Amino acid sequence: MSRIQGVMKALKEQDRKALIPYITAGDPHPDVTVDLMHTLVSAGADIIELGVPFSDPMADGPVIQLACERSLKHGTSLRQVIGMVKEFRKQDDKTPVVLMGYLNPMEAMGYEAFAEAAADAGVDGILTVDLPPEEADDVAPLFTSRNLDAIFLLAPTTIDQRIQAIAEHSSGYVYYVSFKGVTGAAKINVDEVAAKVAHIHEMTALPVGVGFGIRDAETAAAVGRVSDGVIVGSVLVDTIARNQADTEELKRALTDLLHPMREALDSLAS
Ligand SMILES: O=P(O)(O)OC[C@@H](O)[C@@H](O)c1c[nH]c2ccccc12
Repeated sequence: MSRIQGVMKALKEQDRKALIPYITAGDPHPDVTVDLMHTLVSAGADIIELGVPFSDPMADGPVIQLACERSLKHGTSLRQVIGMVKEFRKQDDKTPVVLMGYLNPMEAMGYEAFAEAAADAGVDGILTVDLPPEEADDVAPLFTSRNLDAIFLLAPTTIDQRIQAIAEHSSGYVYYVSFKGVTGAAKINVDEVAAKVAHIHEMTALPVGVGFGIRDAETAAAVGRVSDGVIVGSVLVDTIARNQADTEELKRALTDLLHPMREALDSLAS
């Protein structure tokens, strides 16, 4: 069983929901990412989604676009990001790390070399934003054969046939994007999400995590109630942007955001 599968199973047995924060690797500076990852765990993260900075992040809104720019300004490379996970693993061998990224850097490194290096560093899952399911046939097995879970996005517009195909290539969990748009927007409709996640649950036994538009503990709990976990990105990344100068202050600010979400999610458990 993979680390992600282990965490998801344990949460389910406890009737708890996964809290999955996202940060962009190398933001605000490559030297602080590992420290921030540990901070997220202390504040209640079950899984970390670590973004690989990319120059043209089409699925991202301005907040994460700027995070990519801040990171790339320091020359953060995919190999360096993998190195950060290796560093993180020296002190934490429990918390799963999902690398989230666009195909271009992975393709440039070579999918096989990338999969090999990621697995070796202690990465647990790969979320490729722009990998069409048609191509997943070739790429996903490179990940899964190394015990890396392949995580794919499902959107409100994804038709059943495609949900089926994507679920078949997925492991660990599937990521339901709560609305059509880019990261960081605030237009989540919990009733719609509930209906869609219920439908996805009928089609696959995989846990369903929901992301896009979750900015506070109340929304996290509302979405957690109807899913298996929540992914929270832009509100954290925005906090990074506003506290770049002082790492200790930044860690406090991230904790102040994430910890109430943890508590709100745990208050759902009977
Ligand atoms: O930023 P939001 O609205 O909180 O959504 C999570 C999201 O940031 C994270 O999962 C993510 C960052 N970049 C992405 C690109 C595509 C899908 C998901 C993502």
